[in-house]
Amino acid sequence: MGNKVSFDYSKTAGFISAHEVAYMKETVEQAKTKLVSKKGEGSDFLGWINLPVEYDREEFSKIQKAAEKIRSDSEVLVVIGIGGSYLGARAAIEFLRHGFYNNISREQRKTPEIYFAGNNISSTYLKGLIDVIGGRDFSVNVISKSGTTTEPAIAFRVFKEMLENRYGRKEAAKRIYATTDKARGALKSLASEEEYETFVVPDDVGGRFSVLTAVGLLPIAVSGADLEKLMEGAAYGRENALNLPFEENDALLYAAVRNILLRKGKSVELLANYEPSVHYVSEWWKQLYGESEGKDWKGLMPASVDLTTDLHSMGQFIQDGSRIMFETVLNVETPRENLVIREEPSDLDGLNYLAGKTVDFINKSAMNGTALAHTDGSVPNLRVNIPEQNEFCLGQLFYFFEFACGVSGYILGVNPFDQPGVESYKSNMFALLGKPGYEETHDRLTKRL
Ligand SMILES: O=P(O)(O)OC[C@H]1O[C@H](O)[C@H](O)[C@@H](O)[C@@H]1O
Repeated sequence: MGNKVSFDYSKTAGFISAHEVAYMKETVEQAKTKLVSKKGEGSDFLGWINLPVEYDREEFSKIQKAAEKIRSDSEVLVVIGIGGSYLGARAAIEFLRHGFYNNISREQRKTPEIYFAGNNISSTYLKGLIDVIGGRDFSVNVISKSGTTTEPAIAFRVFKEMLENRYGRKEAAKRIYATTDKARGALKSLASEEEYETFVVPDDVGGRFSVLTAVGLLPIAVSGADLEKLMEGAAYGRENALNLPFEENDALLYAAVRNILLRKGKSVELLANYEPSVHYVSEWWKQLYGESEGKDWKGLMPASVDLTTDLHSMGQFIQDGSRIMFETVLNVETPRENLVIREEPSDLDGLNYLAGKTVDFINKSAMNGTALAHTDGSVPNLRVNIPEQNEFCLGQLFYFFEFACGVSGYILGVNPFDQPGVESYKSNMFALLGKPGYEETHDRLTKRL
């Protein structure tokens, strides 16, 4: 199939022998069985495995309708959320839509501008966004599975007040869409009280695996992307991950290869892209792998670079610094746009040797040259080939990484579906803020500052 996302580790020959991958087969298949039989640690959070084929059709059409309403009555949509309630939607919108989505004209874009908030605690950022919205009509999609996360809750207070001041409480409520747990959490109570339209984050889908639920789908739909194709792509990724034999199963091979490299002493996986619009796929991937595997003092550290940009900043280190990493390149095979370099009569810039070549040909030459250089510098290079930046490929890509992540976590021997470490900063922050119930820690921590 010409639109299959695929994994290629053929360039790792100097670092991994064929028999090493074959030797991993049993371990990987055991991990896969543990995952799909739902008998492993964290098995209450495996709803994402069948989501592409079993998703709630009613919720899906409710999402499409809400998106239509937002498109018709809003110039701007503010999407409030953090972590798994933020990164998937942003990754998808940047990957699928115009590279300067918010800057092109409404006629060209046909959909509202989309901004993200609640993913930091910066008042400068909040005020900046308030200025950007100005007097224009806007709506808010507030997303929090737990309904209790501080960052989005703060941003929501600010934009809720702005909406209420502009439209009155009742009309404001019609512009607020809340995506949260079906029963629990402060956001759910608030939404019920104020009669916001709500969307459900299923109990058995953890935040970082929730991009194909309403969490990701509502903002993605507002941006004008095709949700059906996205789900079809994910379903195709699922078919491949569940059914292909080990030797042809890209998700399993990726899980195998990264664990082989970890066991050989690599401690960092660097996800590299050559398209700025893929940047947030890397951010999404970092949360997926970082929260799933980084525990019990184990795991590969997920990091990312945008190339060729970062070859001029991080390039030296990757080529020649501590040999702690391997690199996984996200390769968009056919770019959305492709400009041709023209011939110039004087050739003062010395670029005429490229006349008639496309910019993407130059980009791919940079990518191939870099892969060889990094390989020569002892950085094993893996590649994930993405035929095109469309919904079908993105659905596959999301599923490929999710499935590989579950399998990889079990190979590593951790529970890939919890994130206990995230709580430490939160309880310190609450204590320092003087949240009721944290009095004793407050005194202890204040002395240490
Ligand atoms: O959706 P929420 O409950 O607001 O959570 C948002 C994010 O923050 C938490 O601290 C978790 O570590 C993440 O896994 C989660 O995606």
